[in-house]
Amino acid sequence: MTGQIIVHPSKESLAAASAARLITTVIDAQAERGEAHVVLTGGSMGSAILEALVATPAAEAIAWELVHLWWGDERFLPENDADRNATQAFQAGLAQLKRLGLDDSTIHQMAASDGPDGDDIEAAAQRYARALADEAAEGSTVPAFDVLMLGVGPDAHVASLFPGKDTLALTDVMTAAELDSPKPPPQRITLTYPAINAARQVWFLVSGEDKAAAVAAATGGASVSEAPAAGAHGTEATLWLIDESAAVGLPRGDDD
Ligand SMILES: O=C(O)C(O)[C@@H](O)[C@H](O)[C@H](O)COP(=O)(O)O
Repeated sequence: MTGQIIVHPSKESLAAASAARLITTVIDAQAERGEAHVVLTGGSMGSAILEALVATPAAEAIAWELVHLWWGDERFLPENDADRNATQAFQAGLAQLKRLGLDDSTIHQMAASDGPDGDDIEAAAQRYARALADEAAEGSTVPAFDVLMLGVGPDAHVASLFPGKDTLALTDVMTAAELDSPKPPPQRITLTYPAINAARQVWFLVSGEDKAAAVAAATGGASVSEAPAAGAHGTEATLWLIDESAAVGLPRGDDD
């Protein structure tokens, strides 16, 4: 099952509509379960959705003190490095959300390369697995994330799961180190498929014609090894939230 494809007219409307969708999904999750767990993505769409979120007055309707934020992957760089996904997320909107009640204690960053494990990336990956387990329901190793967002690369990678890599085959660990990423920087920490696929909803956020082939492959039956996005899905919903330029490779009729 590839999921549902929803095409928006532009990157701006994609970001705004996805932010609105995130707000209502989090409000619904909190109504049902009290707290909510959201996994952020890095990359340009990760920033775009946070920028759109903080520009939406409805964001105030969320009980931010009961929101846990996680990352699907992180670039293994020093704290506050401008290329860290967390740094970019703070710049794009997390700093403002703290004024709405979001607390540092529930912003679960992956360790930096000058953090508690130093440059030991394997230890840093394991540290994140422990943080996930600490917030998981009894008997689970990760929270059942309410929403897990994923940007998609032109090679159809998601998080830091890249085509042809050994990390794609991991089934018994929730996090992994990638030491040789084709997208810089080379060292990254990533969630694995079993962690990603524990999410209730997985949302792919994709803009741009350079991603059109990746979208077509991942939704059109390509193997996970060729198109890692094909291996990610939610237990309740899998949504491809894309703009028209990212949809140009889809068969006619799929984007109605
Ligand atoms: O660290 C990262 O870069 C990512 O988390 C990565 O998986 C990203 O989401 C995609 O490469 C899409 O990135 P863009 O939206 O910038 O194309």
